[in-house]
Amino acid sequence: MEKYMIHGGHRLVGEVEISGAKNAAVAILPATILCDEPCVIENIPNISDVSSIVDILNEMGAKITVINKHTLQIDPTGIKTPEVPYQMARRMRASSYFMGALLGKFHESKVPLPGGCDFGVRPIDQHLKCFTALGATHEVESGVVVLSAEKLEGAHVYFDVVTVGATINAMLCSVLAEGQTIIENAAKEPHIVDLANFLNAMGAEVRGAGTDVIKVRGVTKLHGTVHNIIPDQIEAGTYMVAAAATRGDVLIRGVIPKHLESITSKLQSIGVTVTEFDDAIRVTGDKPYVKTNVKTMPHPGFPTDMQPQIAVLLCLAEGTSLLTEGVWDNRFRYVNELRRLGAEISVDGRVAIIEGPKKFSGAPVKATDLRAGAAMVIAGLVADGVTEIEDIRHIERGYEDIEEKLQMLGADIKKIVVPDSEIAKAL
Ligand SMILES: CC(=O)N[C@H]1[C@@H](OP(=O)(O)OP(=O)(O)OC[C@H]2O[C@@H](n3ccc(=O)[nH]c3=O)[C@H](O)[C@@H]2O)O[C@H](CO)[C@@H](O)[C@@H]1O
Ligand SMILES: C=C(OP(=O)(O)O)C(=O)O
Repeated sequence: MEKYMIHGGHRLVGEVEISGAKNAAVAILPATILCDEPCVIENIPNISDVSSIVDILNEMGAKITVINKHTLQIDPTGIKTPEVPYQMARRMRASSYFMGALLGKFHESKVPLPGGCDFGVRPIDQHLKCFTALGATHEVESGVVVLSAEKLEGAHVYFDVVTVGATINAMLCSVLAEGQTIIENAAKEPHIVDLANFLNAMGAEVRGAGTDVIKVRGVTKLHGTVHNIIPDQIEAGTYMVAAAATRGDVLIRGVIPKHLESITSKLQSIGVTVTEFDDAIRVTGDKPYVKTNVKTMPHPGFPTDMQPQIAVLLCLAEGTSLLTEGVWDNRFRYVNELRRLGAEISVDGRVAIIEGPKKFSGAPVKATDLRAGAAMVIAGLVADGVTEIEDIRHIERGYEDIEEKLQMLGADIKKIVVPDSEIAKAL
């Protein structure tokens, strides 16, 4: 088993370069299936969710050529079976994007119900609503979603909730459909816009991405292109909070400051100094921090994927802060772990009541999911003494080279391998 061991108490100082966005990459890579030619995708983050998507493409018959650490050429023309194996799909939630891409291209797909972080129920009824509107039938057989359509015809789809996943699947299954699809109450996240830009670069006609109405006029085929993935809004936000929490001074480079506005604004309310540049953002923790209420919401609201990280910062702020989760039923499972480090947080349904300021002291903790794991890392950087974080596979789903990037900023973090024999002795 691998763990992170952190000796806390060092300010983060220096510069960090942000990788490509996980949540864009995991949609854009399956989207290459829709194309009749190879595509080159640049700025792909080197994380395990991407490896899982690439493994699935490879298994289905796509030819993947590694151009460099962050660039792949994907030739989907060899894909023969529109089926995703169970063991591969269960590793992550983004495997559901194969439903839209395979259905759009082959008019059929067999994709197991997705895995991913556990925040309570992660339904796909809105995805199915959209596939059905375009003419597909669906059945769930032994945990596998089987979709098929004689043909796909554009339709008017109104989502009952704002959903990133179903908005992406709606775009994927409609770009090659006959006629126009109108997606209403669409999600507006930066990765939705990035996917639309990629589809359009292949010759699709997607208009309105980034607003709540997306119109897709179906085309008959898509051609190869080169696409550069946007920077990761959440990775950037995580380093912003880490810099603030350690009272550091960090220049976060290679970002789109506009994508970070909701995070910047909350950090400023807390008392953090944030300075924006064209493609960088500087975070300095030089003032007292004060209680601030935060509610997560679909974009352009404060992202749910920053909720555990901001919780750590609110523990360091003077006063009582309310942190409300507006997207998921159960995204506070990490709170018990944070309490082990000294946090005083009570949870009532979707609201966490955070008392501060608290001093953290190091302890063994677990990464209960991806962003919860990032929060444990930030808390460990602040804590006195040693924090050991287990289950770091969750963190590695979404953060490229996190130890190296933090070490460059002056953190004392290293990955340690605990032999299985020692784990057995401890049990
Ligand atoms: C709008 C939003 O903030 N989306 C986040 C969501 O995306 P992700 O795509 O995983 O989830 P959705 O955006 O689809 O889900 C948002 C909400 O819609 C509900 N829902 C979704 C699909 C469906 O068919 N039926 C349904 O009821 C979900 O239960 C949830 O309450 O989680 C990801 C992981 O944390 C984040 O990266 C996304 O930013
Ligand atoms: C939880 C996340 O990802 P996923 O939806 O892939 O589980 C995330 O990006 O924070």
